[in-house]
Amino acid sequence: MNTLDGVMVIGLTGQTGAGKSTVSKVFVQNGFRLIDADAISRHVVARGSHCLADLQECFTDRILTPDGELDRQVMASIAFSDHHKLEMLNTIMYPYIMGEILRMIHRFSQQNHKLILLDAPTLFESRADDFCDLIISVVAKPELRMQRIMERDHISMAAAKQRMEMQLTEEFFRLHSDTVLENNASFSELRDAAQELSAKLICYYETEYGAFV
Ligand SMILES: CC(C)(COP(=O)(O)OP(=O)(O)OC[C@H]1O[C@@H](n2cnc3c(N)ncnc32)[C@H](O)[C@@H]1O)[C@@H](O)C(=O)NCCC(=O)NCCS
Ligand SMILES: Nc1ncnc2c1ncn2[C@@H]1O[C@H](COP(=O)(O)OP(=O)(O)OP(=O)(O)O)[C@@H](O)[C@H]1O
Repeated sequence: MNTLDGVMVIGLTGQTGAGKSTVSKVFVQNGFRLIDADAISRHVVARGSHCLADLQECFTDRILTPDGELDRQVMASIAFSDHHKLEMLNTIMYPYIMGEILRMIHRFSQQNHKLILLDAPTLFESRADDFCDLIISVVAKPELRMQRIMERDHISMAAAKQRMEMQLTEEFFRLHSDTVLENNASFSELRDAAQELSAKLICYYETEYGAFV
C-alpha cells in the first residue's frame, strides 16, 4: 500500500498505441481518479514555463514555434531519432512531471479519494513505478500499434517506427508488471477485460481497507 494513508495507486503502462486510454476510461467510469502523465507532460511545457526554458537552453530555439510554444513535431523528430537526445529530453522533463504526479497523488489523498490510476507510457523510465502498489501493462502486436498511432497521430510509418523503437520491449513490460491486458482484438474485448480487472481491484480494496470514495 502507498505510504499515503489508505491510498492505492495503480500504474497503467505499455508501449505506444497499445490501448492504455481505453483501459483508463473504464477505470475512471468505475470510480478511479486519473493521473494522465501524457497530459501532465503537455502542461509542464506551457509557454513561459521553467521546463520549456530548460528545453530551449538544451535544444536551442529550433524547438519553439514563432509563438513561443513547444513545437512538438520538431521536438519529436529530434528526440525519437537519437537515444542520447531522448535521454536529455527525459532528464529535463521527468523531474517536472514527477513533481506534478506527486502533487496530484497528495491532492487526491487529501480529498479522500483512495483509488488512483496513473496512466504513464514511460512509467518505468521515469521511476514512477516506485509510487505504484500494482502495475498493469497493456500490450498489442507491433503491426497493430503502428497502424493505430499512424491513424491517431497522423504520422508517417517512418515516424511511427522511430517512436516505437525508442521504447522498452514488450517482454520488459510483461516481466515487470503484475497484470497484462492483451489488446489484439476488438475494443469491446479490451473494455470487458478492463471492467473485470477494475472490479476485482475495487473488491480487493474494499475487503482489505473498507469503502473508497
Ligand atoms: C517528444 C514529445 C514532445 C512529442 O510530442 P507528441 O505530441 O508527438 O507525442 P505525445 O506527447 O502525445 O506522446 C505520444 C506517445 O509517445 C510516446 N512517448 C512520449 N514521450 C516518450 C518518451 N520520452 N520515451 C518513450 N516514448 C515516449 C508515448 O507512448 C506517448 O503516449 C512528447 O512526447 C514529450 O514531451 N515527451 C517527453 C515526456 C514524456 O516522457 N512523456 C510521456 C509521459 S511521462
Ligand atoms: N482494439 C482496438 N481496435 C481498434 N482500435 C483501437 C483498439 N484499441 C485502441 N485502438 C485505437 O488505437 C489508438 C491507440 O490507442 P490508445 O490511445 O489507447 O493507446 P495508448 O496505449 O494510450 O498509446 P500512447 O502511449 O501512444 O498514448 C487510439 O486511436 C485507439 O482508439
